[in-house]
Amino acid sequence: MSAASHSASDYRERDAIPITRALISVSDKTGLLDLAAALAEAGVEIVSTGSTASTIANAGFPVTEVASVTGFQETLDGRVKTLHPAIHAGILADLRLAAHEEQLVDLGIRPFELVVVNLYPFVETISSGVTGDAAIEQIDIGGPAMVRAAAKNHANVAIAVSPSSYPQIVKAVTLGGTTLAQRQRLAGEAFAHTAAYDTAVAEFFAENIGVRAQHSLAQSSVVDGSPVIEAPSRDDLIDETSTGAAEASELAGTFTVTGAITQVLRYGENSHQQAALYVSADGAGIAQATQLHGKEMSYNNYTDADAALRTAYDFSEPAVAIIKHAQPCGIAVARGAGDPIASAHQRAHDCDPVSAFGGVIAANRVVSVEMANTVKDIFTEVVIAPGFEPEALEILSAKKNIRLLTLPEGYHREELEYKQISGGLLVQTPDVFDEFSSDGWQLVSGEAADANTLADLEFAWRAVRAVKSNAILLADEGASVGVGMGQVNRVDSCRLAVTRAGERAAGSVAASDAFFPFADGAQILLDAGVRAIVQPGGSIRDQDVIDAAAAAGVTMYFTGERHFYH
Ligand SMILES: NC(=O)c1ncn([C@@H]2O[C@H](COP(=O)(O)O)[C@@H](O)[C@H]2O)c1NC=O
Repeated sequence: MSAASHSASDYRERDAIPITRALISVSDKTGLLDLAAALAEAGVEIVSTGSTASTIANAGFPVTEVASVTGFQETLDGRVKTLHPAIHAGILADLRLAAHEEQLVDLGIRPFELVVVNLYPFVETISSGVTGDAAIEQIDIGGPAMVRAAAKNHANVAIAVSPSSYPQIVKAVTLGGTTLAQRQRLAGEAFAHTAAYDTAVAEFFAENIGVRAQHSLAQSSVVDGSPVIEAPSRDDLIDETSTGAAEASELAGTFTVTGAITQVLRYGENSHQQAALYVSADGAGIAQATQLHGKEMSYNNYTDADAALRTAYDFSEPAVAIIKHAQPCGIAVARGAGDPIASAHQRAHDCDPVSAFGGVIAANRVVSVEMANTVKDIFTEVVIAPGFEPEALEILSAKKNIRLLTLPEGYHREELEYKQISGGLLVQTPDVFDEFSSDGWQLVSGEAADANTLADLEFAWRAVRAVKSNAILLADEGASVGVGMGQVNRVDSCRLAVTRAGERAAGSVAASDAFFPFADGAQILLDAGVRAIVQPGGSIRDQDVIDAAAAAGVTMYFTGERHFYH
């Protein structure tokens, strides 16, 4: 039978609904007995599953076992307990309809006005390292079925999925019932809850069973801490006639983004915009960082700190990135015999001290006392690192406004990145070097680089990926010395990089995130005296660019791979 349609006049109005019968099946027993006490006091019949029923009974409150309602013992290790018409008809009957009311009477089934369910602790289980069948067993089936049924039938039933909702239920019991508005709100929370639950399950499958990207997307509504998103099926949307990359892609299904709200931010990018931080259950990034000191993180602090981390952690040797407005003011790795992270910071700062004022600093090593002593004299918004030496923390904490954060263990880039566009999301794998090596580079002009120059070119090629396109980065001795970013033509980016580098341009190496469409941009670098250039190549005018480099006697490599960053 398909979904029935009734005319509007068939529906009787129901707003306040007194609670006479409640179904309770909870894995987390927090607050259960207070709720049971209030329901028992009000004479509400409580119907309950296995250990929920025994917890209530042991506390001395009357309870009816689900099995005595269904006439069917819980079976298959609890895989089937509430999955029975005597339960689900009691939840789903729409008593605004006389027909449903009559059918329930005929079937001898009593309706529920309240359903209280929380689900098997799937996320907690997998977070503790459990995998395989033990993890699968924690996928709740009967619970979500009841939650969704009650939420669908919110015209007649109140659904509570979290102990934080119990106080309002208790209040409603004493005030004569739940209101429609209240049941609608609870239903929204319930669907958010099951959506987040299924997302966690899908991500588990992606990570452990190799089924990638079962994510869903849609407009997020914030309900009880979880933004929930539903999307049309990919099958409805995908162009089956498309060929090539789409068919080879591991991306499929629906893309779901869920996160629990952990912080309402003071404002968004600007003071008239609302903003909040939502955290993924299994994330290990800036959203999970621990703040040790300073004012609350702002929206812009988060985006800059994320960009800074992405950059610093792109290097295996001690490295520091200083970011402003998501763009690098300086990137450097350690050099010399001194304290490595202090060296990396000093050299990153020296790239552009003017822009580093008010910047966000990420270090991929513990912040040392020596680094702290330098940073303390520079106005800095945020320092984020895997840790701080105790004395370094003390030194920096003397500055009232600086925010100091440590990264969670196991910090890593997301497996998939996404960007919201109107009406949808774009999803991609991140731009990472699986096995970075200059071995495959093609020498197209000048002498093969010596070891020192090659190391600088490799550094520049890695670092330029943190610069928004069109990106030109000049580097020397493992430190950026001039960055040209975000220009709408490559010539201006070259000018900017050279201007910022000043005298340091001469003798530096240059990296370009994409090919030079004409020789003019490259010529600016050559005129400034760069000693080598690395770029993807691939322009129809590559030969003009090669000729310009050759005429200047400058080494140039093609990598064959572009690194746009927008
Ligand atoms: N299979 C079922 O029919 C079923 N019905 C309810 N549950 C879950 O069982 C848990 C409660 O069980 P107990 O009361 O035995 O602790 C709840 O988390 C509930 O979501 C079920 N379990 C899972 O699928």
